[in-house]
Amino acid sequence: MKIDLLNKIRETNPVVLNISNFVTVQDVANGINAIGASPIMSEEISETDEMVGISSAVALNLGAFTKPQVDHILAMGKAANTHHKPLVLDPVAVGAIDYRKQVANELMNQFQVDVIRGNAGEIAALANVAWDAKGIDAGSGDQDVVEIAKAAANMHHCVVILSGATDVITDGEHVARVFNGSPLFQLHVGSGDMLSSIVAAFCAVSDNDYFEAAQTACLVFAATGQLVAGQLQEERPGTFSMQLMDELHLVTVADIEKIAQFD
Ligand SMILES: Nc1ncnc2c1ncn2[C@@H]1O[C@H](COP(=O)(O)OP(=O)(O)O)[C@@H](O)[C@H]1O
Ligand SMILES: Cc1ncsc1CCOP(=O)(O)O
Ligand SMILES: [Mg+2]
Repeated sequence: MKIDLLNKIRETNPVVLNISNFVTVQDVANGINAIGASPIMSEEISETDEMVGISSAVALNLGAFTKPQVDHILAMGKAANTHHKPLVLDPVAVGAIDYRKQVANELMNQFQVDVIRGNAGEIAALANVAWDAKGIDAGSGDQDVVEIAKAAANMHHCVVILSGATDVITDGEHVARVFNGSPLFQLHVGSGDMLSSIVAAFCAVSDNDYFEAAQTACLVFAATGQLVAGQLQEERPGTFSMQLMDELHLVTVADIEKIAQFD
């Protein structure tokens, strides 16, 4: 695990381009900014090529898209491939809404993503594994999450992050797990979206090792939330989200190393 990729983000301040959703866009922009990268969002298809050209990584979030936005997302994904920029996909709620799963699969047939980051319900859907997903949340299921993540990675030929109490990261063959985190993440809508775009920031400085970038991003994000939760006397979702933003800015490689739990 190369935790010092965090320092590389802060030294190089890479531009991370996002198709975000209207629910969590501000959290995503500030999360990227706090960790030391530079966010930019886009809603106009005409600027796609130029936008991708100036960016070091692209994150596509399927949180709340309209038909015209699907065209934009498609153009972004294709441009990321053409410009050889790392591409991250967050397939929000594809486990709960068939239409979304159909769109996600159609998109992935037309461009190659480098990393998919979703919860168990979302990754199970993309691996065609039966799972009881619940809206934007993971829901429940009894299949092995490592096997689900590996199946999704092999089907889509990319790194997959299946996040949750334990984050599973796999390229279809190698598997890493991150055990850090806090249940408070689940009380803040946008935790997953922030993670996906922070994964893109790590990809931007990873010299194309997206498995390592994904692993490190999961550790840094989950451990930072754990540090914040440890300072709270009771469950305070609002305080958690505010202090998470502060801590993403302040946290050091040494802080993370002290509490890191992964294999
Ligand atoms: N029960 C939990 N315990 C510890 N960490 C968690 C828990 N649930 C989610 N996380 C963390 O929350 C972050 C967002 O992941 P997740 O909740 O799976 O995404 P989403 O919001 O898309 O469902 C990740 O860093 C993950 O490790
Ligand atoms: C509530 C909601 N509805 C559509 S997108 C969205 C936000 C999802 O955010 P996250 O998956 O990070 O919790
Ligand atoms: Mg999500």
